[in-house]
Amino acid sequence: MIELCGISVSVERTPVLRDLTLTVGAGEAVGVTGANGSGKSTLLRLLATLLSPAAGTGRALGSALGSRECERIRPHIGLIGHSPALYSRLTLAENLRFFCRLTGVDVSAVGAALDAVGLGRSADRPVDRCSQGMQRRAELARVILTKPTLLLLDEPHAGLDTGSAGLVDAIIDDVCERGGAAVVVSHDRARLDVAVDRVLDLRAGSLHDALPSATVVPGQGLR
Ligand SMILES: Nc1ncnc2c1ncn2[C@@H]1O[C@H](COP(=O)(O)OP(=O)(O)OP(=O)(O)O)[C@@H](O)[C@H]1O
Repeated sequence: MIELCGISVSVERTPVLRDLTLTVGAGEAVGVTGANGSGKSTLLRLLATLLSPAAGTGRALGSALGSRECERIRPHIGLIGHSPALYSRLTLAENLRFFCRLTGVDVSAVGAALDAVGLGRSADRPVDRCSQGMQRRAELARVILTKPTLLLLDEPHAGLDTGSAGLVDAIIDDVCERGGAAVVVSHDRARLDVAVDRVLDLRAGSLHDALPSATVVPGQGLR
């Protein structure tokens, strides 16, 4: 699904990713943690084919990153970034019908997708009158509808209530069960440990195995 070898990416001429290597197989969900500014969102943008590598070789869903082959895989990539990618003047249902038409999905599935994320009663509400959490859930509905093969999530649990956070995990599981893959960026290590198969730490521009989560033993502090 993903194969990155010796990848470097610069943003505004500043090197962000350096000699980065990553392999993600079919059915696998990988979590990425790292300090603010370490390059996690940049890595997702690279995988979403929105940035090109300055050096190294990378493939996603079989296409070479930074090449024209990427046009072929874009419909199969689902990205939920920091800010909701929704048209603020359109209603939730209008937004989802728009994405369905872009990706060739039957628009009659929109109602069920909104129900699945608990937004069935808000279908006709314009996005600019929805809370941030509702907008996040609408993005999850978009992913439910478009069924991406490669799912890229940036802080997907942020701003969601406990029930909706479980939805994120279910969507990741669905992608993996269909033979796809997911890369999930999060500062919430406890949630990541539940949602993904392994966690990597982005440090000094490249990925390293993350240390096991710290466990607190009463009376003994951190172990
Ligand atoms: N538009 C931009 N112009 C210049 N530098 C940028 C731009 N966008 C990002 N950067 C720089 O690229 C680096 C990586 O940013 P990125 O957003 O990928 O980090 P991150 O690990 O996702 O951070 P956070 O945890 O805060 O979301 C940062 O040092 C940031 O300052």
